[in-house]
Formats: sequence, structure tokens, C-alpha cells
Amino acid sequence: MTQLVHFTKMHGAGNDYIYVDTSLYDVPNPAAQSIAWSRPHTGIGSDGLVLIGRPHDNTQADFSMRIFNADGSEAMMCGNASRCIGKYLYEKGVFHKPVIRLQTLSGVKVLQLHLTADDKVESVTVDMLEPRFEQSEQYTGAEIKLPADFDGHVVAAKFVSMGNPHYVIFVDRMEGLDIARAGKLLERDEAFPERCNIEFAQLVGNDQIRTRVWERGSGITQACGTGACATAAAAASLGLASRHPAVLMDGGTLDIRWSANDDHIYMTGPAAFVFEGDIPMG
Ligand SMILES: N[C@H](CCC[C@H](N)C(=O)O)C(=O)O
Repeated sequence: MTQLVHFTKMHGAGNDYIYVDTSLYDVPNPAAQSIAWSRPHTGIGSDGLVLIGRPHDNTQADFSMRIFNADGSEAMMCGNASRCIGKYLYEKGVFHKPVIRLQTLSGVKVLQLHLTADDKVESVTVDMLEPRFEQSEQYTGAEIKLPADFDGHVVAAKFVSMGNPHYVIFVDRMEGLDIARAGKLLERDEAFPERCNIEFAQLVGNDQIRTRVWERGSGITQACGTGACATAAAAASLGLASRHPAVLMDGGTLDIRWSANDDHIYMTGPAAFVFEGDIPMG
């Protein structure tokens, strides 16, 4: 008999993933499952698969997260998924505490849940740790060439690592730019040995940035938590915006605060259940 896996589909500002609690269901080949289940017509339809697990070292963290893009590649971190995991654990009664330490491939992230009067999770703040701008195994520093429709519209561009790599391009207007084409091309630019997430950002004011995202391994998504943090960090470090902007993405707005005290970025935003069900493995 085919083994069924219970899943929960959730989204954070429209960035949707399939969540499986691996203490209940083992997913031996998550890359293949992410590809199959993320397909809209023959699967569940999502930006990828997130596995909620128990940490390898439980002195450091309460739970762990692994995230797979829709193409099966594994990501170091996912901001929107970390907020959804907070809501999942709390509202399903798995871990009924408002502070959760989540182990990821890019370090332990602390989640602070904000609760409503009827004990629901209204929003979650995640300590996303420090942004990094320097050259690394993720970015060679080589010049990046943009397609011709961007000529005359680029204000600035900057590489930022939030654990995972991001390249943020500030433009003077979004209209008329083929961001899907540019994103697809730049994701695989040779400047990014591990490929890259690409953000297209337009300054709306000192405290507001409009951002669209091409995610490595998933394409255009409605929002990206690490991408919003990278955008805010790039904007502030270039002197284009404040250290506490609202980042307006296609599927919702994230509040980003880059603390001057500890240099950490704090991301606050929503998390929502969509539906749950059982799906065959394989
Ligand atoms: N959507 C995610 C990021 C997934 C990143 C992934 N596309 C990669 O780094 O390969 C977020 O909310 O932060």
C-alpha cells in the first residue's frame, strides 16, 4: 500500500510551502518530494517543502527546519517559513511557548510570537542574525551584467548574504522591466557559484521599499523573508533608506528592523494556514 504523508500547507505573505512534521512522517527523499508536491497540477502546488524536525543538539534549539525549493535544491534559510513554523508549533499545541529557538543550516534563529487575546499567533518576529556583504563562496565580486531593458533604470545594486545569497537591484521604476527574464538569467550568473536569489527594489520613501523577488530554485514568489531583510540591509548600507523600513512585496508587507545595538536584523510578519491533507509519497 502507498504510504500517505500528512502535510499542512501554509503561507507567509503569499510565500507558500508544504510543511511536514518529521517526528510523525519520515520523508527519506525530500528533494524529489519537493519537486513532485510543489507542482500545481499534479501535486499540491507550492514554492517548496519544509521539514519540521527535532534539533540535532537540543541544548541549542527547540526544533529544526530544513527547506527545499521547488526544484529540489536545499536552501540555508527561509524567513517566511520560520514564521509559519512558529504558528504551526504553537497553534497545533506541539510547543505552546511564545519563544522558539529554531535550528537552520545558517544558525539558530529565535522566534518571538505575538499572540491575540484568544491565544492565536497574529505575527512573528524572527531574529535573522547579521547581514553580510563581503565576497565569499556565494559571491565572487565579479561585475554583473543586466539585460538591456534595465539600461538607465538601475540606481544601485548590492550583494547581501542572510545565510543564503541575495543580489538586490534598486531601480527607478518597476514597470516595463522583465524581472522574470532578468531573475532567471542572474540566478545563474557566474558571479554566484551557488546561484543566487534576486531582488528588484524600488524606493517608495525613506521607510518603504517596494520589492519583487526571483527566488533561486523557485522562480518568482509572492514574498521572500530573507529577501526583504537583504533589501533593507542593502538600502540602509547604501544610505538609500532607514534601518527600519516596511518592505512591500507582491503578497504582503514585512516589517524589517536592522538593530544598531547587535547588528541583527529583526523581521516581523504574518503566517497563515491554507489547508492540510494526506498525499502519497513518491
Ligand atoms: N522564501 C524564503 C527564502 C528561500 C530561499 C531560497 N530560494 C534559496 O536561498 O535558495 C524566505 O522567505 O526567506
